[in-house]
Amino acid sequence: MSTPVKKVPIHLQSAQNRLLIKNGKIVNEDDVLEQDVYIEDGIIKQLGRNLIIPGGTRVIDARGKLVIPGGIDPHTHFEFEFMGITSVDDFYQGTKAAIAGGTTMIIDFVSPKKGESLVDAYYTYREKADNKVCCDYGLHVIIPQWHDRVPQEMAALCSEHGVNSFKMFMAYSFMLTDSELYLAFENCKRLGAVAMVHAENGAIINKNTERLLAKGITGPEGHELSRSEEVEAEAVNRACMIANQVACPLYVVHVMSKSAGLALVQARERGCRVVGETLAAALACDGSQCKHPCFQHSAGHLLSPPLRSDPTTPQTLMTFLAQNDLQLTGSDNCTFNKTQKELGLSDFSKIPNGVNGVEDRMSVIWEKGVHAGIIDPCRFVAITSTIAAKVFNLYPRKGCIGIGSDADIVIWNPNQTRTISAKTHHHAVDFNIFEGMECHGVPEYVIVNGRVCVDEEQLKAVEGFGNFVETPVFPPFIYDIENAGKLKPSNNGILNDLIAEKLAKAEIEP
Ligand SMILES: C[C@@H](CNC(N)=O)C(=O)O
Ligand SMILES: [Zn+2]
Ligand SMILES: [Zn+2]
Ligand SMILES: [Zn+2]
Repeated sequence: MSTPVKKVPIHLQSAQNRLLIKNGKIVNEDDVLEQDVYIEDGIIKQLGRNLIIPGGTRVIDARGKLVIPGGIDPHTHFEFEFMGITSVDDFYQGTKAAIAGGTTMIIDFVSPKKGESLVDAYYTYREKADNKVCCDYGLHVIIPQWHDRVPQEMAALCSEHGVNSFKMFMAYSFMLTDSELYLAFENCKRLGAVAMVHAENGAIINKNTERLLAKGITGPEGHELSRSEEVEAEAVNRACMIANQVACPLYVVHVMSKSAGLALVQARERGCRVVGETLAAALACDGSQCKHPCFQHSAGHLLSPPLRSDPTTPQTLMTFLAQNDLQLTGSDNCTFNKTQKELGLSDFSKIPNGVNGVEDRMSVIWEKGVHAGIIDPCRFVAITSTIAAKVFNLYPRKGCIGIGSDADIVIWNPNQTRTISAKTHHHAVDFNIFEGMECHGVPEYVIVNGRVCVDEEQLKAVEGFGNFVETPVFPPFIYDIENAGKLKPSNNGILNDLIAEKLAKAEIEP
């Protein structure tokens, strides 16, 4: 597999060539080091104190700050054609917002139309993204239907186009049947690809939606009513069971509820190899937002699976992350403006599903996790960067501060706060689900492939500076037996007791 040639324009090369980060505290997923970082040509070349460096090197003093791997967001939908419209954050604006918040790589989803070749759709996405992205990016591919050409198209994407992950849906108009999921997982296993699943029971959602609309429940509050926690949890359990039948490791995207988290843990305890992702939205917001009298507010918080009405859900999901019951976080950034959301003004099933998160994920998780005392900085790095790099076989090139790694680095001020608002965010969308939220944890510098793209909190992202990054098949974290053991929960106790204990410790009412 050829590593992409960096296409840094000549006028940019000297500006990003040499950089020294001094006096900071390096935080990786597994250790904290009081060392300086020397960067040249976009790569980390030296770590240590009193480094010998060439003249003309820019020096950044990181005293009192943390030096962390740039965030990796494994779940975005930029320029996503969905429900007849296109999400408003494109690959330029979306990656610019990502960098502003401390994320230096995203992985988006190629969304083929039914009947379209997966490979053709991949090329369409490459043409959309390559000249717009401000940071490196990868691509998953959605399988919207199953037919006999799909296996060879999956094989071509893995062997010739640097794709190692496929997403199957169990809901929406492009859901697969159980036997189609079986075939999809079987092929992922054969290829050494990461099988990703949107786990909700689509058939039940459709029946519930019909019934709710017939009873005149048309507002956004109908959304969660149509797809309760057990409708998600049942699908998580079923997806794990089907994948286990063909010994295929599974990645469950956007785990949004306690029930789904518990279903995933119980599947793992039965021997299923499963990785769980949750979202910044689920870690900071709950379903009460979708009952807000203002339509823009309630529809603005609408995504699937929905934010849950149980107010202990955000802390419980953070505790699942602390206990390694869930492994990583994404944003599922899929943004639609007020006018687009109003397509569902008289019918909640027509409200385009999706929320923001790619800019605010890092600060939200620092606030709700580290500042709240539920996770430590090392675990923060793991769930926002390192584990995504390992799952998609990018580690240690990405996801750590190490010699030879890409210089995707954030100088993080844990004590500074910022208040999130649509008035100041860098998204194209006119709404922010975290509006007004004050977060500890601010990126003061964000370095993308060695280039300072946030400089003393000033955003200097460069359109087209990012590269497509191939993700190789057979990631050891997922496919090596000994590594898979790490997916077992870090505890074997009764989960609820542990949750209660953690919540008590973090002074949170259960
Ligand atoms: C369609 C896409 C984004 N929208 C959402 N999660 O509601 C997804 O399901 O991940
Ligand atoms: Zn989904
Ligand atoms: Zn409002
Ligand atoms: Zn998504």
